[in-house]
Amino acid sequence: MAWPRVQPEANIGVVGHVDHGKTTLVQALTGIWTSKHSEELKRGMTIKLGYAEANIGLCESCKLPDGYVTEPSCSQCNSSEEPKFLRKVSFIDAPGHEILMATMLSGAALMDGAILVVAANEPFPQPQTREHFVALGIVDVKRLVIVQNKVDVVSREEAIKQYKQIREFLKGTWAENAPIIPASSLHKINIDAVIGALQDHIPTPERDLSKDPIMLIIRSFDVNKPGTSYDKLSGGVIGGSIIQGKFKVGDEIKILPGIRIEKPDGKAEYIPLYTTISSIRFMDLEVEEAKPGGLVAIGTKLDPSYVKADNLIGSVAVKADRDIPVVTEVTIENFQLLERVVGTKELVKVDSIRPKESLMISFGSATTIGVTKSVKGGRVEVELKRPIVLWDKNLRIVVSRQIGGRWRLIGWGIIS
Ligand SMILES: Nc1nc2c(ncn2[C@@H]2O[C@H](COP(=O)(O)OP(=O)(O)OP(=O)(O)O)[C@@H](O)[C@H]2O)c(=O)[nH]1
Ligand SMILES: [Mg+2]
Ligand SMILES: [Mg+2]
Ligand SMILES: [Zn+2]
Repeated sequence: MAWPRVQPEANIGVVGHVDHGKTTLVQALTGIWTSKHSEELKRGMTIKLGYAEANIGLCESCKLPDGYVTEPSCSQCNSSEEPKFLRKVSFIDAPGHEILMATMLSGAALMDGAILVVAANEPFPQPQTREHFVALGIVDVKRLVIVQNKVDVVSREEAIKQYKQIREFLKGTWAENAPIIPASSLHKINIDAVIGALQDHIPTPERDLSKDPIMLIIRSFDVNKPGTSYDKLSGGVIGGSIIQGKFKVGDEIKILPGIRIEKPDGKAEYIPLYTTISSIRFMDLEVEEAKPGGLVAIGTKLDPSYVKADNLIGSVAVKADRDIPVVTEVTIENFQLLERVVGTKELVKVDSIRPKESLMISFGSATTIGVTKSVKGGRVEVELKRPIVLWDKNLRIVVSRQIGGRWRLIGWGIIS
């Protein structure tokens, strides 16, 4: 019986230091090379969030973990029995380059769990290995699998030595029991054990489908070919992840904070975009209704010029009749400052937050500059350059500071 064509039900992030093999691992798992943009191909690095999906199945004629497959056939034992379909998942491939921490954080908002890729042939931990690990803890992505990648280029002793260092690093942290799977993504070695670890450690979370639907937007694009005649234009498309509830074709939605307009007095204002869902797709699968899990592309009746070149990144889509606060000032309660800056080679001490300081605020899939208005103990009031959408109560906000010309993670808090 052919495997079912369904939407992905869980989003798994793939994070870790630059060039440790995240994109190669996603390719080994899904057959898709996620870095598609010309700039990425030219520089051999991931710049935008990459995305790919994989079906996961289990060949019951094989012993575990050999039996985990991503195709409805088993090359291990060539049994005629079709492997059992288990679930479909999506991978969000984050950039590892230190200047792209904001992109990694906007992706982290969509992750149900993550793979931390560690290259076996480099000293452990590298700066973004540490910074991504800390970021996952802050945004509460607490289901982790570690892949010790590139074991094909180190000796067994070196791999075991680094394995012990990784175990030591995890000790006493939220990821103390995370599995560490040695693999070679390039030569597709031990990928079945990686899949087995995903099955055991990153289960599909319970979803409350009765809640009001919320979609965090991380892409937006105009799908019309240049020169398309007016009457043939397709509406703008928004890409992202539904974090609760369900959307269906025909729903009236609004996108917040919406688009920025300059008022006559020169001040900027954001106006919500109201539209109707005209289509819903997960890569090549068209559906009438979408639940949480996977990166969904929602076709709308919006003027395509509103969605050009990802300019709706960080926006939130909700039902049109919902009353959701959109704020330009926030009070961060219980602000926690990191001891040390974790994204630089040396672990420099983090100075406390000062009034009138410009910081980078990451919230959901949104990133904006914020200037501190007041700092009293663990309570920080921040004025935001771009409004954020408070889709729920007690949401986490991540704060970064410019250090050495780069935005570095320095702390987080809860929006009261
Ligand atoms: N020998 C070996 N090389 C690998 C392996 N995995 C990845 N590589 C190589 O490492 C380099 C970086 O791989 P990528 O997958 O682009 O790494 P990345 O983590 O996605 O890099 P960024 O997106 O720029 O952070 C490429 O030359 C890969 O071919 C592996 O398992 N073994
Ligand atoms: Mg690279
Ligand atoms: Mg990459
Ligand atoms: Zn088999």
